Amino acid sequence: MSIPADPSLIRLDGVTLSRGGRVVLDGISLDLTERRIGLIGDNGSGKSSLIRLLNGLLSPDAGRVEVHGIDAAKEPGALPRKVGFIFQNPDHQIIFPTVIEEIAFSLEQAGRTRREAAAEASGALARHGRAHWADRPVHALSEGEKQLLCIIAVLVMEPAVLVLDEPFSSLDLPTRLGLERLIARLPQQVVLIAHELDAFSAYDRVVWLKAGRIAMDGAPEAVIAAYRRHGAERLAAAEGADPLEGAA
Ligand SMILES: Nc1ncnc2c1ncn2[C@@H]1O[C@H](COP(=O)(O)OP(=O)(O)OP(=O)(O)O)[C@@H](O)[C@H]1O
Repeated sequence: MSIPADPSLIRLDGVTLSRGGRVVLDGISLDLTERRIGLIGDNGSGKSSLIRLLNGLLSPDAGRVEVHGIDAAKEPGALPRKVGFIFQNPDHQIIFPTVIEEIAFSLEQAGRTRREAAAEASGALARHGRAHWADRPVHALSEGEKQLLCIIAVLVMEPAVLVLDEPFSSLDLPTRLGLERLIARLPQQVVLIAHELDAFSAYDRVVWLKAGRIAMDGAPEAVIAAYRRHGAERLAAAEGADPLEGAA
C-alpha cells in the first residue's frame, strides 16, 4: 500500500550531499510540519546546502527530499513554485532595473499577460504599503528595501513554503525587526537560517546542524541555550590554544 503524500510536510530521509568532494550533509532525516522552523549552526555546517535541497537548487547524492507532496527526485521542476527562496544578498536575486519589472517577471513567466502581471505586481506593492516604489530603480533602494522587494517578488507566486538564507545579515536593527515582523505574519511555512539567535524566540522548532549532522532539534529555548554553550566552549578552547595568551 502506498502512503499518500502529506501536503504540509517537508521530509528529508537519509539525505547525504557532497560538495567540492566533501560530505557536507551526512544522513539527515527530518520531518518538518511546524509553521516556523529555524536552522542554526556554525559557518560551514551545511545550513545553506540543506535549504537548497528544498527548492531543487541542489539534489542529494543519497536519500529522499519531499516538500508538500512533491518528491524532489521525480518532479524537481515543481519545487521552485512550491518553495520561495530568499538569498542572503538581494543582488544575487534581483535581475531587473525597476521594482515593478522585478515583481512582474515571474508572473509573466507563469503565464500572465504583461498587463495582468503589471497589475498584480502593483497590487502586491500596495498590499505592502509600497505602491510608490513601482517605477523606482532598484539600485536606488537600500539593502533592507531590496530584501523586502525580493520577498514581495517571491510572495506574488504564492509559494507554500518560504526559505530564507541569512536575510538579516546586512540589515540594521530596526529594518531587521520590521522584516521579522513581516515574516511572522506570513501564512507560509517558513524555514529561516539566521545567526541572530533572538530571531527564533517565537519559532516552533529550531534545528542545530553541526558538521553536516543534526546536533540538536527541538524547542527554540533549549536548542539555542545549548548552541550558546557550544559557542562559549569553542571560544574558550580557541583562547586556550592561543600561543600568545599569558606570554606577557
Ligand atoms: N559551491 C560550493 N562548492 C563546493 N563546496 C561548497 C560550495 N558551497 C558550500 N560548500 C561547502 O559546503 C559546506 C557547507 O556549506 P554551507 O554553505 O551549506 O554551510 P552554512 O552552514 O550555510 O555556512 P555559513 O553559515 O557560513 O553560510 C562548507 O564546507 C562549504 O565550504
